[in-house]
Amino acid sequence: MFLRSALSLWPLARNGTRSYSSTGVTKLVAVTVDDQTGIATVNLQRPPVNSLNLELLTELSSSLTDLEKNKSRGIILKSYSDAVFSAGIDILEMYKCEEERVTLFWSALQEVWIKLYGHFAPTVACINGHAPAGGCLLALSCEYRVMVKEKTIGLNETKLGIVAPQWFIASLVNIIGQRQSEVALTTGKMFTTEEALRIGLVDEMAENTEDAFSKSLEFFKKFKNISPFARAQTKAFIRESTIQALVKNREKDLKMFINEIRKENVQKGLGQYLESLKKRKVS
Ligand SMILES: CC/C=C\C/C=C\C/C=C\CC/C=C/CC(=O)SCCNC(=O)CCNC(=O)[C@H](O)C(C)(C)COP(=O)(O)OP(=O)(O)OC[C@H]1O[C@@H](n2cnc3c(N)ncnc32)[C@H](O)[C@@H]1OP(=O)(O)O
Repeated sequence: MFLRSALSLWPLARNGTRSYSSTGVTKLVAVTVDDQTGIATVNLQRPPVNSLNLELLTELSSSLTDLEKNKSRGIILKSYSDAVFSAGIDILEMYKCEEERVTLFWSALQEVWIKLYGHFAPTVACINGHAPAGGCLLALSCEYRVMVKEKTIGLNETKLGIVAPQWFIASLVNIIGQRQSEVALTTGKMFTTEEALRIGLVDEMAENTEDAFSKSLEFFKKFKNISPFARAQTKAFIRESTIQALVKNREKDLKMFINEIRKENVQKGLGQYLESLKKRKVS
């Protein structure tokens, strides 16, 4: 009953889903809520590679707030593209960046992580494409990961000459443990889907996006006979210390980020990395 009235805030589409956009105009993040199940699909749609810039993160953040307010039954996070889930942080947000914008940018990333990692309802990452660095972080924030075969995922920051912040690291450690995380992070390892499945970085492998989406939907059925309150509170207890570690240190984390990316060698490395991405395309 409550769910129905909450969902009535979303305009009903012909196919039984409600489309919703945080800004009134669907742009970088499209949310549809299934009218029967109450499960929201959050589709990242910033071509070509869903790199995370301020605008995408701001939209994602307000979509998550709205889903929280509207008591969604669950979230499936996916990409509009079958090639890339998210290429991680848009390098242009870190390369030759203005202080004001980079402050807003990093704060938005912190906000998205806090909201997604702590979302009360079940969350699934339907990883239907490559998920390096920040893309991997989004997937790690969810409770369950289904990944399409022959893609790659990982926190590859060291390969860019940068250090993954503590909350990125904690998100990985909480899933694959300290030993595997240390090896993966220090080497900037990108795992194939098959490797990720083997070490528990992802929970299921899928043939393609459609299969990944249907496997993602299956996950919610695990909670059919579980009290939503007991489920949500248990999740909150398990995740609380990881979230609080950032919440209490947001300012310090922001300063560390700005300080780190402003270093001359880091700027040089980011410039070279951008160049190498462009060259890779040509060859
Ligand atoms: C002492 C320190 C203490 C504490 C630490 C504190 C702070 C830490 C500081 C910093 C931490 C910052 C954390 C960063 C995390 C990140 O997310 S960094 C981003 C990492 N991302 C990547 O490495 C991915 C790079 N991209 C790819 O590998 C491929 O593009 C991908 C496999 C995703 C897709 O391949 P494909 O489909 O072939 O596409 P293209 O490669 O052709 O790319 C299409 C165009 O998109 C551009 N592009 C790709 N990725 C990005 C990106 N991340 N940002 C910006 N632009 C990107 C690419 O150049 C192409 O552009 P073009 O069409 O040529 O113009």
